[in-house]
Amino acid sequence: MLARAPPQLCSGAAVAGDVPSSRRPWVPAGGLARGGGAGGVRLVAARPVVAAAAGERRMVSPETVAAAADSGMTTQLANGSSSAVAGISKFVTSTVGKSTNILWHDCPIGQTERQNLLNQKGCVVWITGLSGSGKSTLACALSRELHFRGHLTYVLDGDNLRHGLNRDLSFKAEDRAENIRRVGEVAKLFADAGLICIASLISPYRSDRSVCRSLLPKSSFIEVFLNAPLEVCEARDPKGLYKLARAGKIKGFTGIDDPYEPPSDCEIVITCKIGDCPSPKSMADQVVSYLEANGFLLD
Ligand SMILES: Nc1ncnc2c1ncn2[C@@H]1O[C@H](COP(=O)(O)OS(=O)(=O)O)[C@@H](OP(=O)(O)O)[C@H]1O
Ligand SMILES: Nc1ncnc2c1ncn2[C@@H]1O[C@H](COP(=O)(O)OP(=O)(O)O)[C@@H](O)[C@H]1O
Repeated sequence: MLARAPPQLCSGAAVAGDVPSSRRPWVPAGGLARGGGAGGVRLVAARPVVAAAAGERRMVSPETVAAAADSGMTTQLANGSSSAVAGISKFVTSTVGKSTNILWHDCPIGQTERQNLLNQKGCVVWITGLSGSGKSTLACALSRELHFRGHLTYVLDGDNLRHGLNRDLSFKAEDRAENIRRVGEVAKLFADAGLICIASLISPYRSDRSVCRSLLPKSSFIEVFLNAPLEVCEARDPKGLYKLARAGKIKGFTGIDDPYEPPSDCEIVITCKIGDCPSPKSMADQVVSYLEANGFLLD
């Protein structure tokens, strides 16, 4: 429990005592250097990797720089205008995609602290399967189950996200890839926030799903294949889309005239046969058991 109001973390008013030591490997032995910001104290790296951009100083941890190097980002070391802080002579900027001269800014309260607050480990449960296989049903049943056990979840549903964030995307392969990429990035943020993020999208291509997997630490991406055969999904056809696709009124419908690549090595398979499907609750229980067994749910 916090004994006092949390610090103004990203506005430059962090206080040493508020920062858990587990997150302070880069604080110098001599303590914190006073920054030139709006009257606050800023953390400064012991082996400084600090930026001075537009009069604002920011810092990144050595781990972040190492991670950036691993991820293939282009980083630039330059002599910066950092004379306000003794011993700081370098800063790092990066080029990521079309973004040039950008810099990662770490906050002292991180995933570990948020997870401790929530008594759970942030992760992404990624549900893939044909339209009508039961992805949304499972996502909601799982969210409900976890909620009533006191765990914080958030559902990212493909259909729903196409009403907003992804409204500019079609169902062409490259737009589906961009759809999955964006949702993967959002899911990663939710997991970093400490939530159990449940993403439910057709995500028909193995390569797109594997891009999302690669965004997360090993074991925090839990791929669930809702293995319901086309016959079952088509018989359900709750939105009448299969009928339209069969009539040629929807082109490029997954399973009809567009591909679906089943996972070859996912964490959980839920199998639904003709006339024999597990109930939504029992599908959710299967995933909850996995989360429990793998240490994502703490008491
Ligand atoms: N051409 C085509 N193919 C597949 N699905 C279609 C298509 N057109 C519209 N829909 C509706 O869009 C929902 C799937 O959106 P997703 O974002 O999950 O799709 S994808 O992951 O980008 O493939 C999907 O929802 P679910 O039935 O919940 O899967 C459909 O309702
Ligand atoms: N386990 C299940 N048993 C029986 N019916 C199910 C089950 N899961 C989903 N359904 C039904 O199948 C239809 C499609 O489910 P939905 O969750 O919308 O699939 P998706 O999100 O994959 O398109 C819905 O009418 C839903 O009530």
